[in-house]
Amino acid sequence: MKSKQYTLISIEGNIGSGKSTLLRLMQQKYPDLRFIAEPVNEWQSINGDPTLNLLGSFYEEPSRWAYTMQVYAFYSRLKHWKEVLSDPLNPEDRHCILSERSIEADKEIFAVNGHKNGMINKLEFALYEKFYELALLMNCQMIIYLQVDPDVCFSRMQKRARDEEKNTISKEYLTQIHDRHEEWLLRETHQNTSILVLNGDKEFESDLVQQNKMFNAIDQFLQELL
Ligand SMILES: Nc1ncnc2c1ncn2[C@@H]1O[C@H](COP(=O)(O)OP(=O)(O)OP(=O)(O)O)[C@@H](O)[C@H]1O
Repeated sequence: MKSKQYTLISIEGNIGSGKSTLLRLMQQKYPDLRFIAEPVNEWQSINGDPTLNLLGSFYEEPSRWAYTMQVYAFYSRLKHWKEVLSDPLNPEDRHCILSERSIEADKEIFAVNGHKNGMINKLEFALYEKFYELALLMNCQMIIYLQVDPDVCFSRMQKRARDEEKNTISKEYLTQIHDRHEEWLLRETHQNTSILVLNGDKEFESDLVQQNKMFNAIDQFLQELL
């Protein structure tokens, strides 16, 4: 499904690390890139019905819903990506698509974590891997990893207070998700994928000095590779 005319870039990082903020700032700075937001709204209300809240169900009863959550995350992300990839780019636009998280992250972070801590059993994980094999062609060529201390993520997450996460996500869970990111993105072998690690511990939404530092690194990363 990946067409040679596109470079796929994803922004990765823990829950509450600031990915959506970075994506929004990048949208302003690079209007010639195409963007894919994360389909969180769809997970919060299946078919637009807020009583069918899969994200909420997952956090309330993880062992019951972890596998279902992964299957639906896979479906909804693939659907969005397919739509964007099949829509022709303007010739004057950069042939580059930037996404908040990726199918690979769903697997390497959430499916692997759920399996490691027993929320996804061996049979479910084997089934999930079958789906995942179908999407291998959609791996990103470039990844921007927003690396943030889990304690900082925890306080940012509490500030934004998304209903489903308020009393369900512990520091321990954020530390697990952090560890999965480190294992995945800092390991030595990454064939055909370039990774930029950006430290996002300091607030960067309103701090222009911090923002400029980050954008210098991003500019260089994009220029070297696109
Ligand atoms: N594959 C998945 N399986 C389970 N939960 C997921 C998956 N992908 C995302 N989530 C959950 O969806 C919610 C939104 O995810 P995510 O961390 O990507 O965005 P965010 O919290 O808005 O990030 P940021 O604060 O960095 O912008 C979080 O509660 C996250 O744990």
